[in-house]
Amino acid sequence: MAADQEELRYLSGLGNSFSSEAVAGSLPVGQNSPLVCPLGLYAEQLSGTSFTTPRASNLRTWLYRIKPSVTHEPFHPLQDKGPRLVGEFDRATTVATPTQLRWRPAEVPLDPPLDFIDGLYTVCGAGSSFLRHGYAIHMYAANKSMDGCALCNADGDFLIVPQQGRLFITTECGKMLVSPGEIVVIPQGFRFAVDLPDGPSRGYVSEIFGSHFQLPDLGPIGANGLASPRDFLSPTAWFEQAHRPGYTIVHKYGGELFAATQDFSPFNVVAWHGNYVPYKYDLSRFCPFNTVLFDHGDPSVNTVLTAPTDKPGVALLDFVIFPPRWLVAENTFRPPYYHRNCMSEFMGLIHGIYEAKADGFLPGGASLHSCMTPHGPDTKTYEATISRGDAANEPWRLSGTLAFMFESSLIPRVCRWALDSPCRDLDYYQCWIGLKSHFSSHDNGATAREPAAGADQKD
Ligand SMILES: O=C(O)Cc1cc(O)ccc1O
Ligand SMILES: [Fe+2]
Repeated sequence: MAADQEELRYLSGLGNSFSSEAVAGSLPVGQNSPLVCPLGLYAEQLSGTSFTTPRASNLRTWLYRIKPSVTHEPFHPLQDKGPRLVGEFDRATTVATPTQLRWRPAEVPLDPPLDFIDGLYTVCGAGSSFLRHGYAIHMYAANKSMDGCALCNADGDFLIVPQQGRLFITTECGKMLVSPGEIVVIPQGFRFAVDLPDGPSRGYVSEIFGSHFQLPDLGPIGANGLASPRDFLSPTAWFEQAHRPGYTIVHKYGGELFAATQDFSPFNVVAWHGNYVPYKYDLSRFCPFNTVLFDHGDPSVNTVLTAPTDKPGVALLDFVIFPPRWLVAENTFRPPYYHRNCMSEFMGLIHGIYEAKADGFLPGGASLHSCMTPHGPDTKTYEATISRGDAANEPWRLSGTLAFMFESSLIPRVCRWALDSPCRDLDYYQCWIGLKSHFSSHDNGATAREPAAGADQKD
């Protein structure tokens, strides 16, 4: 059966303590480390937080497997995979630039064969995986399934946003099929393999060092809204017992790749239990909240997941989406406002047109507006918006679009290849140069907020 035709079962909920058995009776009852585990399995704990992290945020899973992960030949550096990936962002590896950056989408090459590991490139990031504080933003363009190898990212959690092509991901906890419009989180340390059922595929990845994603607090919104915990899906236990001579574990460690061989599949976990698990989420399940009278709200209201720092309200990385929704504000400039932000904003587009950019920001492309770098709607969007007249007050459904932002409090440094890339839009600044002065010292009163024509005036 083709990988993507398999019937997959998922466990629903984010932050739950799950348990899953591929064979009935394979999970020890009442303890984690029996002298001999059921069915002769080995017990192995995967810790995603320090042992002593407070209970509310402590993450770990117990894996019951045919052979333990340690059963492999020594690691050796994978030189031929080159310095495409960065785990420490400093002057030696990357460049500082406040310039507004934008990239056109890269075509996925059909040749040479590139799997998810070969096709993964760091675009920018900050901090250090070694110091457990920072993040990296990568993009991938791959044309073949991983074969006889698995990736283990020792550096951080991957949040993967497929833009073209589904990802069929086998993990130590089981299998997941992830389509464009969905996201998947593979936490630090999990071994996983990516198959491409649709062939050429591309997308975006944010990686966080030293923190994990969680749902944002809802504050005055209340107990419901935005992303709901039950819409996050984790895999169920699945294993293979095959003898696999020369199977390679590619280990990303400090941004560098190492390889070790073993003679069996790492997907040999017959049962597991715990709260440290991979999960996926369908972005169409997001329940947006928005302005219902006037003004453009801040994009934080569209946060799907946040990775916190120690400072309350200051994210290491927020994953924010701009989904289809109704725009109903009165006397309001509805696209994003012009702004400068102490946070840095990397954006991608999954499909459609982004509300702030009439041209030039394309599905599979990207933009980066770093700390305090001015940005906002392009000239065409501004002029079209202010010339809508009375129609500007009509309810308007923003449809067929899905953009997202990785927003961080740490200032990114950019990889040299990304600055020199043929996909870089060197004329990006031009999209604002045409913004002209509409200033007139004789105010015509147009700034007063008035109820929309036909609206109930009793209030
Ligand atoms: O810059 C952007 O396009 C992202 C963004 C969107 C929005 O609605 C408000 C602020 C913001 O930074
Ligand atoms: Fe912005």
